[in-house]
Amino acid sequence: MRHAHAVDSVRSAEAALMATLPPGTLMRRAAAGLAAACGGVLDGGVYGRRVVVLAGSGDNGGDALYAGARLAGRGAGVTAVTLDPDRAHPDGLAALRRAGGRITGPDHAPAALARADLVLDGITGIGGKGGLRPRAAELAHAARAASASGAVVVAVDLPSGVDADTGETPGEAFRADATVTFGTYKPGLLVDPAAEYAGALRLVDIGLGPYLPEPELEALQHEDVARLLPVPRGESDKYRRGVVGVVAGSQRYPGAAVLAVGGALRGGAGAVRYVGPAGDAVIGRYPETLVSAGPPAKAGRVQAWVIGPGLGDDHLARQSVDEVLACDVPVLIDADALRLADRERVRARRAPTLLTPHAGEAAALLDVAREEVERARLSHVRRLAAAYRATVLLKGSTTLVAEEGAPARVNPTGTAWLATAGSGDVLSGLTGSLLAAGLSARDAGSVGAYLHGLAARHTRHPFGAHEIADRVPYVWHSVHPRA
Ligand SMILES: NC(=O)C1=CN([C@@H]2O[C@H](COP(=O)(O)OP(=O)(O)OC[C@H]3O[C@@H](n4cnc5c(N)ncnc54)[C@H](O)[C@@H]3O)[C@@H](O)[C@H]2O)[C@@H](O)CC1
Ligand SMILES: [K+]
Repeated sequence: MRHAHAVDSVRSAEAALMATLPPGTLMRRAAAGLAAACGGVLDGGVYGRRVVVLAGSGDNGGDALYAGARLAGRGAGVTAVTLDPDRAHPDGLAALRRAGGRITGPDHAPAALARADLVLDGITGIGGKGGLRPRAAELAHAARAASASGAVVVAVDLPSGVDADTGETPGEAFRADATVTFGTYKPGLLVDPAAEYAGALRLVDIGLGPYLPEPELEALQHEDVARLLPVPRGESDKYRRGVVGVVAGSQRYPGAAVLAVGGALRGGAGAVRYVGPAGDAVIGRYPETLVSAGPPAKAGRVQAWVIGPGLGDDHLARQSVDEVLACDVPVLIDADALRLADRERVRARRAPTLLTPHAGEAAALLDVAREEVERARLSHVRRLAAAYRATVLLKGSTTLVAEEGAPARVNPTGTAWLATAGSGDVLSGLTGSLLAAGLSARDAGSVGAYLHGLAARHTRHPFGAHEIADRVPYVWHSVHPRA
């Protein structure tokens, strides 16, 4: 599991750890890890390379200056550009001077950057507030130009200008090829739009672990998913493995039913029951489906329902949503059903409910503009989970799963190629199937998103949504070869 902690948690853990150590120990640990990582990103090593350290006035600048000193000690030509010469970290400056580095002001930044092989962004870390101020923004521009002519930009702790806690980019920010972060990941490194500014991530252990509280955000890794995947046992039969009911499709959109069933057949449930008017299309493609024309209440027992893809919004659709919400089994609500599901009825349910909106649907449910949700995905998915007292999976560039009282999850496997018609229908079927197989709503959402993203990454693009469903068994085996 990859964990991310908010600034307040990092600060209190740092204070507790620092109280046990001689002054300056943490910064030296951070700088040592940073310098080592810089050696790793420079092809051909550090010796003789031109390094520019951009140093702000806080401890982030201090880290960068100490790392610059280490690189100078290994034979790099290091120039530090201080944003404000009178306020830069004095001990960091002294260390760099001793190691033979040069120190200069912002006026000389363009010339220094034009020749740089490596740029260290040490303007702001977790102490940064808002978008970069004008002088820092100019340095970010100059660093971008250097990057375009081949310099590697490494952000210290965070790309300066991104919000560590929320993943927002309120104004100008650095764009890094890699970010070396200290002690723990920060939510902003994992959530778009900020995550896009961070490049490849490297975590340096500075000993914070024992002092950190529960994370604000976590990302499943292969081994976590392998542990959660449902595996049939010797005594399993199709009912014990779970039956997932899919209420989807309409005369107008029969394909959504086929795609949702295609996802559901690959999610580990023992059987898929389809309810709706697209039974012929579903059977034509997947003859193993149990088909009934409806309504859901008469379809037979299921362990979880998926409702919504291509459903439409006529009175039959409304009735189906009401019937499904009245069942005492987990329900996944997607697409058209999101609009039709009464908030109070969802809040009153005892069995788990999982909503799977994209940004536009989430915006409509919260009565805000879509751009608002895209700008601050983490806070909006949390608001929605609280408003519906449900688990919410917010689809998009970084898919998030939120539930009150537990760390949010961010999916690490997404790809922009998933922005294709029908891809959400496959995800809802796949995730509902995991629910029917017994996973909690939070685990089903995060494992579903993980497999879905991985399947897309292992499918040659451009692809159609049905190909993602076809690819799920392959990635399931890559995650858990024996399952
Ligand atoms: N506290 C600790 O024990 C450790 C801290 N570390 C480093 O210290 C950093 C935090 O240091 P600080 O608390 O000093 O804060 P930062 O250095 O992150 O930022 C504070 C400085 O940035 C300026 N600033 C804030 N917002 C700005 C904006 N929008 N545009 C331009 N300038 C802006 C402030 O005026 C101040 O000078 C971490 O990110 C990490 O890099 C590491 O050395 C590890 C140990
Ligand atoms: K930084």
